[in-house]
Amino acid sequence: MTVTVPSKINVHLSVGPVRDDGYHELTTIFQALSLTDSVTVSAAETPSLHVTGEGSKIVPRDERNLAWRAVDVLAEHTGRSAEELGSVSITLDKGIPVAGGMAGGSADAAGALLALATLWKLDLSREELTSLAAQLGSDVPFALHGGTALGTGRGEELVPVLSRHTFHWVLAFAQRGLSTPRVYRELDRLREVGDPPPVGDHAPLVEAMAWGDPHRLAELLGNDLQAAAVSLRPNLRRTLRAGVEAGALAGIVSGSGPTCAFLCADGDAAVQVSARLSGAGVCRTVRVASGPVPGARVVDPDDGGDDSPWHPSPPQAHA
Ligand SMILES: C[C@@](CO)(OP(=O)(O)O)[C@H](O)COP(=O)(O)OP(=O)(O)OC[C@H]1O[C@@H](n2ccc(N)nc2=O)[C@H](O)[C@@H]1O
Ligand SMILES: Nc1ncnc2c1ncn2[C@@H]1O[C@H](COP(=O)(O)OP(=O)(O)O)[C@@H](O)[C@H]1O
Repeated sequence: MTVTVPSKINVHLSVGPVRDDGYHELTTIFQALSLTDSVTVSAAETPSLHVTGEGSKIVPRDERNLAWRAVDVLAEHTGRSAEELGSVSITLDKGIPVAGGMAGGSADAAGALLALATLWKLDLSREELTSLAAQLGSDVPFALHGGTALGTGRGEELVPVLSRHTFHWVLAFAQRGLSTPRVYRELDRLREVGDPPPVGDHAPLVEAMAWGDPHRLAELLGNDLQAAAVSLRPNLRRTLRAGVEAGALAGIVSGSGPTCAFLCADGDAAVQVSARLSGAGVCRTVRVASGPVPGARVVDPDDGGDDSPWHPSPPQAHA
């Protein structure tokens, strides 16, 4: 049973004050991108977790792994032990950079939830899966959902956003990842000592999405965590500049970083920007991706299509 799951970028990320539970109140527009992880689960004699692909060496193989934790969360929800449901072997094939601000761990958690629910033939509603996803992390519901969505609360409350058009992105992966809690703490610190200008209202960006005009969208990209990520990794400034010099319409730090995402005019421009950026020596590696794409989906080995019992909403869903 294999599920593919998209990465995400936050085309708009407005971070509010810290709440009593330690999370920050967010208003964010997520977009799911064609850079994916795949999660394969199968019945096994003993439980195991294997990781291959991008950054696999540094991914935890134990209960710290979000895909592993998905097994326990799902078992607890059904009221049966993981042993009763049957031991599973999980394989993660990673395309999403680890600790890169593109929600790779969240993607694996969402993929594992859907794959296990399918393997164990659990008849779960979309609402049930989404609520289990939120227990695993703030970004996990969006990895199930996909498309383009407005996220509020700590990012887990989602409303689909109209986005009929495909946008083309170039992604610059950094040498080392950044810790999400550390970046949020750095933003709190910057706000105590100064006044980093906050991103504006998300309404104009939602409109630009609906129009499908990348030039308009480029002017409106904004991320409150960018100042914090750049403060912790000043060389991101060079990367952001290099992407625009390479021909991108605009660049932004993805989520808590350090991946930088560059919006391009079209698919051909993205290929050109990626080639130029690769030669600029400002990042570890460069990838081209497009969005929006659907959320977690079961891969049918016969036709590569979707035979999932749970169908996420299509990317062009309406607000
Ligand atoms: C910043 C964002 C933007 O989409 O993504 P990434 O850059 O990590 O991919 C998210 O807010 C990351 O979501 P996720 O990685 O699921 O975070 P969680 O596991 O729920 O929380 C990890 C830690 O991040 C901080 N956190 C997370 C979400 C939030 N709204 N406020 C926070 O302050 C808290 O310190 C929390 O303990
Ligand atoms: N399946 C997983 N894949 C990647 N990282 C994971 C996974 N499960 C847990 N982690 C941990 O989560 C941290 C954040 O990783 P990730 O979700 O890739 O990045 P981000 O939160 O920046 O989007 C990593 O440092 C890693 O230790």
